[in-house]
Amino acid sequence: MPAPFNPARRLAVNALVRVRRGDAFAATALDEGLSKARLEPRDAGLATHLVYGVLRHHFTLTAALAPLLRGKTPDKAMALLLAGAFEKLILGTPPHAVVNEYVSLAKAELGKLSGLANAVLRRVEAPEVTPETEFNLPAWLVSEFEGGYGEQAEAVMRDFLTPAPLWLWTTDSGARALEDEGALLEPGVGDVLKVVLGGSLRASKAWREGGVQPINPASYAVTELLGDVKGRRVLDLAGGSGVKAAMLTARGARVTSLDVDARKHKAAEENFKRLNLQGEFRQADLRTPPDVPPADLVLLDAPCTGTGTLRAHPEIKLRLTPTSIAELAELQRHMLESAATVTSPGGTLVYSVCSVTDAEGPAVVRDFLRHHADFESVGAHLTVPSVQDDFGARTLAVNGIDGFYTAKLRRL
Ligand SMILES: C[S@@+](CC[C@H](N)C(=O)[O-])C[C@H]1O[C@@H](n2cnc3c(N)ncnc32)[C@H](O)[C@@H]1O
Repeated sequence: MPAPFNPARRLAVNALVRVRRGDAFAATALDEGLSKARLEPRDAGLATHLVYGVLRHHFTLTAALAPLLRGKTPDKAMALLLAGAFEKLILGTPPHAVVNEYVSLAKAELGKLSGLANAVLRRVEAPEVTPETEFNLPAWLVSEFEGGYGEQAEAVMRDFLTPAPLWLWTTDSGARALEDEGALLEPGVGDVLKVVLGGSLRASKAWREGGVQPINPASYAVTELLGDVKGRRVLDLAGGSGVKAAMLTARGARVTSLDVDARKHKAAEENFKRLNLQGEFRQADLRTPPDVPPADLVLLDAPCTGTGTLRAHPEIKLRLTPTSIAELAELQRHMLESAATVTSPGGTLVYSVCSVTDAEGPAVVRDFLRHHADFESVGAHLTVPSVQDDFGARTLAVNGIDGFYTAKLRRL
């Protein structure tokens, strides 16, 4: 009979195969795997930790494995070796336990390639330290972080290698329901708390009753730049699945949310229903000006590379190229032009991206202001720590906070 292994590791390896091939985001691959496997909470936690851990440390792990591999390693064998190497080199699991577990798993999953797991995982060791293996980013992206954060870049890049906390916006009754279920609530930023929860958030009473909404404090802080929104009309451009729209509506705004993707709006509508909120959702391609009346308060949370969210979405860095940054910057420019057309004179236009690259943030705003004498930057004073520049601010992405670039513009 083959030796047993923890099914969490099999689930993690299968999820990693999908994510590395580009077939699914980590969260989706894990959710789908976990919903079928029905693991104990502890094992579900291990599977999650392995998938995200491998993706966060991908550059170190591939550099460690490279000298031990010849030719093309099949996808599943590679995912298994990455998970084994992560446990041995990063988590510090005792080497004999790593080899036993992963060789048993390899016998079940890899057939005649199982000998590879034994040979490689016994020998794998930490690779030479280079900027790529130290920060687990391609060298060109290390330069982007250094450009954006200067002396604080190293702290940001290291923080991105740690697990993402669970940040939740809560109502008073939502916070009480979480505490009743044994959750630990730590102060976060404003209405967003850092929560340690034993079980699944979606299975909690607080979730079902609409008392909580996951959101990173940096993302919440962007919504606060619009000021007091109570009773006021807000255009939420590129509103997507409506997380920022929900936060604005909860503070009393009347939000019209526009996005090109109707599926995201369907998700937004369902989430609004859960939160007992009402909003208006319209489909629009914002590369051209939308057909809606102008508003005093406009938010453009533009599509971006997501380099400020690598802690929670480490798979992004596996595929990112300088070309994708340039393409998105071009789209952001067009969308900011469209946003300007629906900002009333005297009104406020907040631009934001969850990316730390210069091209998607300061450069977009700088170019816009150069061509728009009718707009001025009024400074982005955020409720989270941030680094200011001439046009806006970049949130300081440490202690679990995401990296956003945002600027608050006023139409003269
Ligand atoms: C950063 S996400 C928005 C997240 C959202 N504001 C929230 O807080 O949940 C960017 C959004 O831009 C949308 N988008 C991309 N291209 C677009 C286009 N040409 N016109 C309108 N929306 C677009 C995407 O569908 C995506 O939902």
